[in-house]
Amino acid sequence: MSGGPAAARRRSVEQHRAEVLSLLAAVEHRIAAEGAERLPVDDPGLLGQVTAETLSTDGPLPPFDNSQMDGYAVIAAELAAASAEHPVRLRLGRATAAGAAPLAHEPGSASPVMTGAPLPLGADAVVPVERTLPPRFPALSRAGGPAPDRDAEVAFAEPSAAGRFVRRAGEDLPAGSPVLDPGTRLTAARIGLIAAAGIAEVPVRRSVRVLLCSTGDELAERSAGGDGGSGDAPLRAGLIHDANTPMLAAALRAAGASVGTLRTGDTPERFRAALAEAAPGHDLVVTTGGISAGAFEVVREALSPLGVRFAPIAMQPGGPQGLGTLGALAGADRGGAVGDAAPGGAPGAAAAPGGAAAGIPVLCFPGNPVSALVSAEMFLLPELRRLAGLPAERRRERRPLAHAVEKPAEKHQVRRGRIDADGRVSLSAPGSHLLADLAAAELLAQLPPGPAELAENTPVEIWRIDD
Ligand SMILES: Nc1nc2c(c(=O)[nH]1)N[C@H]1C(S)=C(S)[C@@H](COP(=O)(O)OP(=O)(O)OC[C@H]3O[C@@H](n4cnc5c(N)ncnc54)[C@H](O)[C@@H]3O)O[C@H]1N2
Ligand code: MOO
Repeated sequence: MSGGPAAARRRSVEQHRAEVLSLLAAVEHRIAAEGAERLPVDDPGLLGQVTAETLSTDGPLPPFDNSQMDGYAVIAAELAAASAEHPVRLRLGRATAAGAAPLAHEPGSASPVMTGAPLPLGADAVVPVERTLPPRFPALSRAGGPAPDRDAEVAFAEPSAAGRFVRRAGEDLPAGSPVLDPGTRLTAARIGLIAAAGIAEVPVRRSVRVLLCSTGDELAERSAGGDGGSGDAPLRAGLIHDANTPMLAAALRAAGASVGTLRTGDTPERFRAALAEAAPGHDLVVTTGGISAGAFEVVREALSPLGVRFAPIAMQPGGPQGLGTLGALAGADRGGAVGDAAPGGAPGAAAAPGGAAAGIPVLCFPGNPVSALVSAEMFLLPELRRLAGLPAERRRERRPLAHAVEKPAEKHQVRRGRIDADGRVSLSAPGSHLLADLAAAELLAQLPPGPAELAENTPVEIWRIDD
């Protein structure tokens, strides 16, 4: 299936997305079937993890009625007639500090109560100390006994209302209600809520493990002094630096995945051998490069005999695409088709039926960097973000074009661009090697199949990629 003449028969973006999603459903099932890992609530690795189960607590939050202010617990009705001219005087009661058990409130008294301390039983409001006379506490007994000055009084120059400055039990979270739903990404505040609810261990699901493979004999070694060189060393003619591995690894990690990487050249046997060794333990393999119509297409040559399907879709960039599972790869391993594959370190690879890589889904993206990242944005990253409890979709808007645009009528074109001062969208050139334009882009404009010319001011859907 090379590019072929039958552009009209190419699958649409929607068809390809549906196929990718059904492939990735297996990943979700596999992770769910593994069950939750339980991490202590103070584990430093908890931030950013996703809950695997409903978290619930029996008790309410706050667990008891308590004071919102340092002040006096009172019966609000006793202050009904209070005014500046005729303050109401109440005798000084016993004090409750935070951490103390609730005391009984005596009618006709004002019980000192500190922020977070249980509301004395029988009181129904708290008056902040600075709104009383005198506006500060006298000497008090911390142990809840009578104040040293047993004749002391507190004056109130304004009425209060039942419930004023009282934090009711269950006001934050009623008893028995779920604390967090499954699939919730843990932020600092959510970790705080879990801790406040008294949950000591948090069931989390593990991240999707992606093996990212970049292929191509033209990719220079990154280590200094390697083949072609990098850093200060000049790049040998014909070689380029590998942009896709760091770029896609960053994109996958930002979408919540954990990423292993593999770089190989253009020899199909070596690629398969390296893959057979590296793939076990991953949920998904993503490749870039080696899939279009050339004479030396390593990924296509290595994987299409094993059942991975390569068929271009009606999209630009990102036309060439492949997808399937690695089940057949393990079969080939056992048949010895992988050359020197025999990965000593892959536990169970020989014993398990189908091999340790069996059933791992694989997505093959084109090698051009813009094509590779656009493919990920269109087909993979939203689903990874969903699995990671992140908002799946990019922020979408409709904005008018700042200029006329030409595009292939039969293709869904994804153009990179920026928003002008007047709010209209300016697009950069369509070339899928133009990485600097992609790096400067604020948006991906989605131009579906349709007219080959879009006039200035035509409204187009954009996905914001600048956050
Ligand atoms: N005769 C045809 N030629 C091409 C077609 C076609 O339909 N007929 N499709 C073109 C399109 S569209 C694309 S996209 C590319 C896809 O090619 P491959 O996926 O096979 O990728 P490669 O040929 O290996 O590489 C393409 C391009 O990208 C560079 N590259 C590859 N890997 C990296 C990397 N890790 N970092 C940076 N750059 C990378 C590579 O050097 C090439 O320049 O095929 C068109 N050809
Ligand atoms: O489809 Mo290719 O991905 O245009 O550059």
